[in-house]
Amino acid sequence: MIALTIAGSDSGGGAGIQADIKTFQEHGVFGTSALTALTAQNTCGVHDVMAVTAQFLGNQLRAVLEDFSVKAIKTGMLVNAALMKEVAHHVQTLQVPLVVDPVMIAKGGEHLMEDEAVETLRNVMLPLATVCTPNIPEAERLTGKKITSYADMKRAAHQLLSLGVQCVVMKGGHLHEKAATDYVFMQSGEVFALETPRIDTKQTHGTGCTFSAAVTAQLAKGKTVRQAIIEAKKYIHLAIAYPLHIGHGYGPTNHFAYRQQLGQCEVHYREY
Ligand SMILES: Nc1ncnc2c1ncn2[C@@H]1O[C@H](COP(=O)(O)OP(=O)(O)OP(=O)(O)O)[C@@H](O)[C@H]1O
Ligand SMILES: Cc1ncc(COP(=O)(O)O)c(N)n1
Repeated sequence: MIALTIAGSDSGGGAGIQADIKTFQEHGVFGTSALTALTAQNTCGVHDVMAVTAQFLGNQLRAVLEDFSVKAIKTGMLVNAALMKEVAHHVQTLQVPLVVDPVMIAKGGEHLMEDEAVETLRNVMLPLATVCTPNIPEAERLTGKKITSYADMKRAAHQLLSLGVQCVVMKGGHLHEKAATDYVFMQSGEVFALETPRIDTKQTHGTGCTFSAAVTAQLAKGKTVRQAIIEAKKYIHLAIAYPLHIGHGYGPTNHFAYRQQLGQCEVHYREY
């Protein structure tokens, strides 16, 4: 099984390409990558960003796609509209699931996507997505509306589904509720929630990248979208629950915890 991540490099290893490839590996999936940008980054923040050219991104995508039988693709930090259009050009004719994690701003507040690229993300990337995994601020930016309740979340999800996304996972990491609940809205009209206890921790650098990479790995293994999201929720919960305690800021999650069976994870499943 082979998966491809199209994202930025995190020199600190907790997010971006590094988180994605570690996550693929932990699921027994071979990881390939096309880099959109290099970041000089650690658990304390993003110090510098250098984007690649669209041409160079295209060359990486061609190199990977003409040689490997890629079974699922994910996108993370896409930086700007030109890189998004290049990605769309290469993936739009492929018959493989595409997970779009609409990365915009790092935990430390640094911008990982140009503001004006949001329209291209919405109108060019989202129509190609099998699964889109916005956190609340990203969903607000994509829809232009504030989200403070389940009703707001549902309205936003339907707005994204109307663009052609097959499945929207609204991640509740940023809602200050007692539980960490993600709400999943499918094109078919099915809605379900996945809930795990919220862990009180600062070790959350790269949670979004890690979760969406786990969904991608499961899809590469042939799982359904629903199964992939449920398994990914277990993976991210264990990665947050058994932190490595490295770095001086927002530490990375523990990508080994799931395979090493460091603990159990009950995901509470609720149909709507
Ligand atoms: N403290 C926590 N305890 C348990 N689960 C959490 C916690 N924080 C986030 N999660 C889960 O981790 C996954 C990623 O969610 P989150 O909202 O943090 O993504 P994100 O904001 O996109 O991450 P990032 O900031 O890395 O881009 C979701 O399944 C979410 O419910
Ligand atoms: C290269 C790259 N991609 C994505 C993130 C988002 O992760 P976080 O919000 O946890 O900082 C990041 N920091 N760096």
